[in-house]
Amino acid sequence: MARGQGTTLFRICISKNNVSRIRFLSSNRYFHSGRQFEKSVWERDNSSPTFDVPKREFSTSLIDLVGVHLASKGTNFTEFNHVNTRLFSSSRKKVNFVDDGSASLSEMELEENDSLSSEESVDDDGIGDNFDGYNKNDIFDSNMIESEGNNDGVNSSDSSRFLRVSTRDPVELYRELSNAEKGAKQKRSDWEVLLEVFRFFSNSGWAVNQALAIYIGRSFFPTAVSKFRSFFFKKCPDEVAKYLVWLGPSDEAVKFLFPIFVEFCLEEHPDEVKRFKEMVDSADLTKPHTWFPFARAMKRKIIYHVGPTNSGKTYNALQRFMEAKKGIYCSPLRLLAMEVFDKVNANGVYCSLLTGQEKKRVPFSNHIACTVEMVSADELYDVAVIDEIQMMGDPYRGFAWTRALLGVMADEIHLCGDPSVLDIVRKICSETGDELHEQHYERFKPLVVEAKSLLGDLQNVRSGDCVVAFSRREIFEVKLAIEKQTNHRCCVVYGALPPETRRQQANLFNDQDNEFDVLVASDAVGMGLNLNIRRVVFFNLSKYNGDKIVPVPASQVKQIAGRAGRRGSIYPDGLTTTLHLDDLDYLIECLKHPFEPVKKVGLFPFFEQVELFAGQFSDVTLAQLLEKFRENCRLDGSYFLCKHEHIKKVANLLEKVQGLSLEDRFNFSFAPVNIRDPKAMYHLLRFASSYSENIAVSIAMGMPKGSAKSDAELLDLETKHQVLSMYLWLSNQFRGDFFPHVKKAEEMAGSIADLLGQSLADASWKPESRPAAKPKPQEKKDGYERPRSLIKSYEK
Ligand SMILES: Nc1ncnc2c1ncn2[C@@H]1O[C@H](COP(=O)(O)OP(=O)(O)OP(=O)(O)O)[C@@H](O)[C@H]1O
Repeated sequence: MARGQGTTLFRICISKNNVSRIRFLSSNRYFHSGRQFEKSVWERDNSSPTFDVPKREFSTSLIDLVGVHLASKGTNFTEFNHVNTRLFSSSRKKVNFVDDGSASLSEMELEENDSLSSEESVDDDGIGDNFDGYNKNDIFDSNMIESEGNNDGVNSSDSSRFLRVSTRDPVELYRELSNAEKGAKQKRSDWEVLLEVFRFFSNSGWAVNQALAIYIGRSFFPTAVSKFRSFFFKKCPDEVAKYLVWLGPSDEAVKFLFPIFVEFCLEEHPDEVKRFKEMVDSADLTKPHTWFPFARAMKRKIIYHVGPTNSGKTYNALQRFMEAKKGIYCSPLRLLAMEVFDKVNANGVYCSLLTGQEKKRVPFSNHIACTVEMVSADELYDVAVIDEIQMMGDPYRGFAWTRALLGVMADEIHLCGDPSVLDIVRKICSETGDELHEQHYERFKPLVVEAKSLLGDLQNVRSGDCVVAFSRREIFEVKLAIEKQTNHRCCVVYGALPPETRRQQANLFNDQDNEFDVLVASDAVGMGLNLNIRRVVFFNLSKYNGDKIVPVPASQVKQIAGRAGRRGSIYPDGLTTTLHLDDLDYLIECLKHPFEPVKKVGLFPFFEQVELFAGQFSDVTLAQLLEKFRENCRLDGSYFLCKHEHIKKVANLLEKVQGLSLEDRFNFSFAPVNIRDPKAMYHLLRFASSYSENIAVSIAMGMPKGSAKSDAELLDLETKHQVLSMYLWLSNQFRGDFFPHVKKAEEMAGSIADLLGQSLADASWKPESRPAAKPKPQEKKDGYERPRSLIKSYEK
């Protein structure tokens, strides 16, 4: 298959066996038909400006060009489906484009048209009050006295003239303007009103959005308006000017001018329009379900197990998984993939394990437990399970769930999760043609809130409690305090710990025959671990979101609180409360809060899409490319582009490395690295440098001598494990011969995970922060960062 066949072409990259590696090539015609464009909404999520083109509300001569009959003049454009088929071949003016996507006229044209004298102002809208080589005196008649006319007073001859102007076909009107030798002179006051009208036009969000529909980009829009204004003032007949003056700076004026503006741009700036169209087309993420033609060729049955935590969703889905001849389980975490791998094998069903870091092939296995990013879209399965499906809405990783749902080839797909993405899954199924069944669940036993709280005193902690805090520092402070003030010993779970260590800590906590009977954990406890928790106590209910301290979202509070009480454990009844009475209202509020429907789910371009887009530019870094992609990508209304600041950060770091292909850079940028850990970043840089020089990548890191005796040593162990984990991840992404020390890395990682476990059991030091860690969020008192009441900020 080759490009340019006028149809979407796919090939699946067999060497890299996962959904994220599906290759696709698309012809513009397929992806960008006018019809599709009409229905789709160009959008961005909150982090990016809106790119919203609901429908066209104007007509242009394009309609004549493509032979679509226009029933009424100057009216609605919504029936017009073929705007993209216009040819953009004629080039009347030489336009140079700068890399940032804005257009600049060549110097000669600037002299001719755009130069502003020193007295001339440029307004906020970027449009000066003077026009291209045009003398004010030509457009207003200084001899006319102000009182001669009254803008507000409209006599009957005016109104019939205005009616005539307002109903004119904008195409004809544009032609007339274009052919006119000279426009009518205007008196000064009218001229000033006209300036205001154009300023209003330039600042109109509606016009900016509508302009996008004919591929006039935001960056070019002000220039285009400026040129249009000059053109208009040079050519404008008196009655049109008068009509505009009468309308004044208003939406009506904008709507009147817009179709004429469109004609002007298409005639005068076809190159700019074409260039922007090509750029937008190459950043097209609309209709993602069409990226997976093999899955689309199937009639899949989708069973959505909808319910809160501890309601048996995953259990039931896994039963079907184990009964199937061939199945895949897609997990949000390595930890959970490992749990399922162990559990399924223990039940006598051979199952392999596949995560970014490890491939454990069990002989004769037809089942696989993998992390969601690794799900294969080129294998046929009888049953697939996608766990925690609500993570489709995750701002960073959501795209992996979206791809899995759209792309996995299984006759039966079980989705497990809360109801927040139910509506969107329904919508997706109606697009894909899959058959959707919903199974609703309730918690086995209701979760009970303890109204008393711990009254701010950690001495009230009891056996079987899990105290949840949202930073590493707080976790260690709480552990230290509990162990000092009570006879309890604490296990610890937080995100930066390797899955093996988290499991080891969970086992220590679950085991009733030791002194470790309290768990202190971060939100990492919310998923993946089998824990015997009697009561979840929130140390606080705010957390740092990478930017500022925010209340923990209700859905997350529910997920974490829901870990208390587990069917089959020694604590089947679950309790939850807060350390401080102040936070209790917020907790109750969260638990009562219905699951909010997620409106949009995540997407991220495949490398091939980024590569296609890269063809529009020369000399941009990967980070700049991703930023441009973000600015220009087109998405359907149900999708957002996942956040990727961390990827850009890594990409920027790797700019120092010469000789990496764009694909290598792209893949390296996805490496699992803590971007706030300079040591880990240093090692990633080193790995990439060796790789780019065709040198086998060494681990170059010694084994620690023993378990950590201080927080700094613990941090060092965490970093070391992360570096090894990164090495293993890279060895699965790139050719194995570049990463010859996989075995050694695995052994070292295993030993460090054990050391971390030992260190945590003994940890009794004050926590330190990593360099460049987050600013201290709250006032300190009694050695703790005290939670503030969140109910108010929640209400806000
Ligand atoms: N029918 C059953 N028989 C025996 N045990 C069950 C059954 N259903 C669920 N369980 C057990 O109940 C616990 C909770 O079930 P499960 O993990 O499926 O819940 P869930 O709704 O998926 O919650 P979460 O999202 O927290 O995992 C598990 O320990 C599971 O083994």
